[in-house]
Amino acid sequence: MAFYREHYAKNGKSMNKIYAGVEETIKELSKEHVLAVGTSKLEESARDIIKYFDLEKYFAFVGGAAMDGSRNTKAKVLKYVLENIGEYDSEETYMIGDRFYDIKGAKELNLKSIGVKWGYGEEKELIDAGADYIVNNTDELKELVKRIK
Ligand SMILES: O=C(O)COP(=O)(O)O
Repeated sequence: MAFYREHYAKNGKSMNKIYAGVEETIKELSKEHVLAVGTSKLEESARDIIKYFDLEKYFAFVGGAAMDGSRNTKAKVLKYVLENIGEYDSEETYMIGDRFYDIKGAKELNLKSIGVKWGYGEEKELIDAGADYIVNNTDELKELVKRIK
């Protein structure tokens, strides 16, 4: 398991909230999996938010959009994150995301994907984008990860 996208709202780190169960899920999954963040947010902002919530120790790498406008698609961000993680097996690497572009980005890089229903996206967009799995909540996510590992 190599990817974990961030699940925070916008507008300043102190105004962000972590969705119920996500912090505990990150902690649990990080015990047996390599977790990383691939976000369309500016990398610097994403790192600030993750640090604010004291979660940086759970992620092998946090990658986001660059200030200079490069890495302006999810696929570009994911490629960059994978390069920074090093060796990975695409059969065992999952992108977890709430929007169609997370799923499409994963596909472009031949990664599997898990769509989550607690974020900003609708189930339909995750299905239409071709998510390999869709989960309703963090308990289902943890169960799924145990099942597919
Ligand atoms: O904050 C955004 O605009 C999108 O962020 P995401 O790529 O982590 O979904």
